[in-house]
Amino acid sequence: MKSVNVAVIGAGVVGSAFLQQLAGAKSAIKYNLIYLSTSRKAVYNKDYSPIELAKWSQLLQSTASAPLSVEDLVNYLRKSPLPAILVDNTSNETLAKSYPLFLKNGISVATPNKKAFSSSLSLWNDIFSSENIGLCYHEASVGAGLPLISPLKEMVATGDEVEKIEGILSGTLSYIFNEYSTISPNTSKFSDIVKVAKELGYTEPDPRDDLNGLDVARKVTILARIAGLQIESPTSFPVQSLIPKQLETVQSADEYLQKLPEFDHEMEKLKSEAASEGKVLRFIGKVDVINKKTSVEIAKYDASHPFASLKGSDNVISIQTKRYPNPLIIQGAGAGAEVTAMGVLGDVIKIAERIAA
Ligand SMILES: NC(=O)C1=CN([C@@H]2O[C@H](COP(=O)(O)OP(=O)(O)OC[C@H]3O[C@@H](n4cnc5c(N)ncnc54)[C@H](OP(=O)(O)O)[C@@H]3O)[C@@H](O)[C@H]2O)C=CC1
Ligand SMILES: N[C@@H](CC=O)C(=O)O
Ligand code: NA
Repeated sequence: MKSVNVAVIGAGVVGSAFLQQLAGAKSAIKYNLIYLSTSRKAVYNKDYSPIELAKWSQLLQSTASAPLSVEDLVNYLRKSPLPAILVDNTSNETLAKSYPLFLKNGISVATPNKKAFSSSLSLWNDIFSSENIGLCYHEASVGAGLPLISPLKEMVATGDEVEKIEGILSGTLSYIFNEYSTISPNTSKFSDIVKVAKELGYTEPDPRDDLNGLDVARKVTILARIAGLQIESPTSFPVQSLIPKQLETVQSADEYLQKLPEFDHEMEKLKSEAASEGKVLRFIGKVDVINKKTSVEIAKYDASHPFASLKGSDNVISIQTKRYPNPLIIQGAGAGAEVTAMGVLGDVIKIAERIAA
């Protein structure tokens, strides 16, 4: 049976669902977990013998080993007797910046971590350099498990020209506005809904990264780059933040969540203004390839608009191309443990089908 060795970093919301799905993967390839770490602990065997997947949580709890440094992990995986795949289930920027090192050393990468693909353009170019030996797949970095990155890359590779992409790209902000700004009036408080979105596992580890628009800006950057725009960074175009001015400088996510109720009236004002026009609020990302413009903003939509009747953490993305003048619409849950882990495992399987030995 063909096999690959898999190293997993991160066992939080997405990481733990990923490990559970990996244990039950229906694939003709065998997946050996040879390294698992969180920020402070690691489980691995120097002789590359596999870690028992069903016991990953107990093993991680009882281990006394610290994680390997990036350089040591590259060396460990480079010498792996089977082709190796690194699965980064963190949102760590330093690790993301080291992908080119893994890829140059023949180690493939599968990840939902947006940081690598939405930071500097030079990092993007290094990750997708034709000189790299490893493969890099990141379907879950936009729209969680929704098939978005893969079909978009295929459209471009086969000669289609993307003209416009727009939609609701944040599971967190979709959930928050679907609950808060509804067609029939409701008395929900913005701050309460933000807390629920975090509890449901939709937010980034720090929910301010969603509420300040940066998470959507990162997704817009990724989509725009695939569509052919040279976006320098996610802060190089207009991004509307939903963080009240007075909370921009608070130290921790906990302090932000604790003080947010004091500012509920600010969002209430926007919501009532929209309601008085028969509209609802939604948070939108736009890529206008023809005019080379990208933006992230809160917008008002008529009750009859499809965005107004969205449910749960659904994302909806419309892609207009030369071949699809009537836009292709992709819709479904865009955040949450299971659907994100599915996107990551799907990538691991695609990589394994190309490299397993
Ligand atoms: N949640 C979702 O719906 C979606 C998430 N994503 C992406 O998935 C990724 C993971 O998100 P999520 O699971 O929610 O985050 P969590 O905060 O739940 O989990 C993060 C995990 O990464 C570990 N970690 C953090 N930094 C390091 C490090 N430097 N070295 C080793 N381990 C580290 C943490 O360990 P410790 O506990 O020790 O800190 C924890 O196990 C993020 O990039 C996010 O953007 C993408 C799409 C949807
Ligand atoms: N925090 C993100 C998670 C997925 O990318 C979101 O809410 O969409
Ligand atoms: Na996706």
